[in-house]
Amino acid sequence: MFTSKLLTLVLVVQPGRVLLGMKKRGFGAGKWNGFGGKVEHGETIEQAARRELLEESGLTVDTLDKLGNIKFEFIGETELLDVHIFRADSFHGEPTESDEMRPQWFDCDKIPFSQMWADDILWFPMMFQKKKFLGYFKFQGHDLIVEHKLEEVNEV
Ligand SMILES: Cc1cc(-c2ccco2)c2oc(N)nc2c1
Repeated sequence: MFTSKLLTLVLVVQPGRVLLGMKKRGFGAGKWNGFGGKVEHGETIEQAARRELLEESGLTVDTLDKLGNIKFEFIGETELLDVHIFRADSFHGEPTESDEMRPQWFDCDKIPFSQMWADDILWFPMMFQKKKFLGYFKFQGHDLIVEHKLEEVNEV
């Protein structure tokens, strides 16, 4: 019997580069990632994505494109993480370090996948091509994928 936790993840993409944040504490600390977090009671997934992006990076966006949904299972744990992934191609503000994240731009051909979640190298190419996708990843610990599925879809 699994429960699931809704999470958001936003990738801000500009021609030739993507904004990532170094997670400074908590879940995923020490990894570069997009910006996101929990969906609170009373907010939509998109509202949560916008809130977490602002809190973690100082940025607001006009348009969020919903590109993916990945469910993560950790061996030995009964809570699935249900991550809703968005892309933004324009933004307002200046990337600003927060308590949670230290933002940095990366060239799309120099993404630090060795310092990111192991699933990223598999779905980032789809995100960059604006392909919609659904995925499932089973982790042993926080670094080893023991099983996964990833498919392009028409609707997320
Ligand atoms: C297990 C897991 C969780 C997340 C996450 C936490 C908050 C938002 O997403 C990931 O993000 C990425 N890129 N891989 C991830 C794996």
